[in-house]
Amino acid sequence: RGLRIQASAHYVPNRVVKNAELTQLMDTSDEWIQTRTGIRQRHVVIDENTSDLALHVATDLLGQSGLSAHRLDFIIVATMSPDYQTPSVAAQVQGELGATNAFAFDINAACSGFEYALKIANDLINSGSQRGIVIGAEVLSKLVDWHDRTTAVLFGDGAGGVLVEGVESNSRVLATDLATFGASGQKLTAGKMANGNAFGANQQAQPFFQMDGRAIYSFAVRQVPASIELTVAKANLMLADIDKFVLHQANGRIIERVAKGMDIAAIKFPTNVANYGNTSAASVPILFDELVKTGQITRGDTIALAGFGGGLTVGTIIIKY
Ligand SMILES: O=C(O)C1CCN(c2ccc(-c3cc(CO)ccc3Cl)cn2)CC1
Repeated sequence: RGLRIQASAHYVPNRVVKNAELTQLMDTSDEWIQTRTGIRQRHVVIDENTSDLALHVATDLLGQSGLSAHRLDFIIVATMSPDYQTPSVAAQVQGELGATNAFAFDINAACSGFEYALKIANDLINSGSQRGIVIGAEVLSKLVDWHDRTTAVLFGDGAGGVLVEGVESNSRVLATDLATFGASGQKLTAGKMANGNAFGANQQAQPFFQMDGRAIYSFAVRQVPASIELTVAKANLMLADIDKFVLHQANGRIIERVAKGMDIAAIKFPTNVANYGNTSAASVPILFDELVKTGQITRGDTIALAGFGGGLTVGTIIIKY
């Protein structure tokens, strides 16, 4: 008995912003963005927020499975961009679905959030929960300074997720590796609230992304292969046993660097960063769902999901789909 992914879904807001449109807001170019990041466009919200994106995914998952919301035991949303501090996005989704038997909570591991959440779901199922929904959902466009060309060109909005269930089958989580490097956390920050109160306090709000791009780049190129290789070893597998590597879609060149560094063909590292930009915790489930829906991932495949970014964090999960 193990965790089986019963359905997958994704949702992005309708408003597409192509690179050329950004050149009207800041000093950048389509050519620079494409060559340095692989991004051609991103989706941004107009009147939706993170819980709306997550609810679309949850509703789609229930629709695909034919299950009533009452059958859900838990709802976990990985996000660094919730509508509120409280209620959580997961609680908002639980309320809108009427999933009255589900406990619901958000987790924040930034771009590794979906892997952290899926590992937690696996532990819940291995300790008695039967069924739940795991979603990565982000509206990063509210955390971006749209005049800062070093960050504004990188990020987008979106959500993706899976319905998981404990069943007797070959589908299961084979191994995981979650790692955090908090001492380097200041390399990538966003959404700092002021600490003011009636008695003083002096920290200013810092709402927008600030990133030491070079530091994150070298962190990823080093720690992502290390995490994948550790998880493959934990699963008693070889790298060649992995059919697809579904990596956080932060930057096309970083994914190329990781694949090359591991001496693995680029075909095993599919990308869709061109279409969505970096959607943090949503990027892996969005890509995973696209690969399933287009038949590039099929039942019986061995898949490695790997997230990396804010925290700093890394998270790898190997699943037999
Ligand atoms: O080429 C250049 O000058 C620049 C060099 C720096 N770049 C970067 C650097 C880091 C990231 C990134 C971000 C996150 C946050 O979710 C997570 C993971 C990563 Cl690897 C994305 N792009 C852009 C092009």
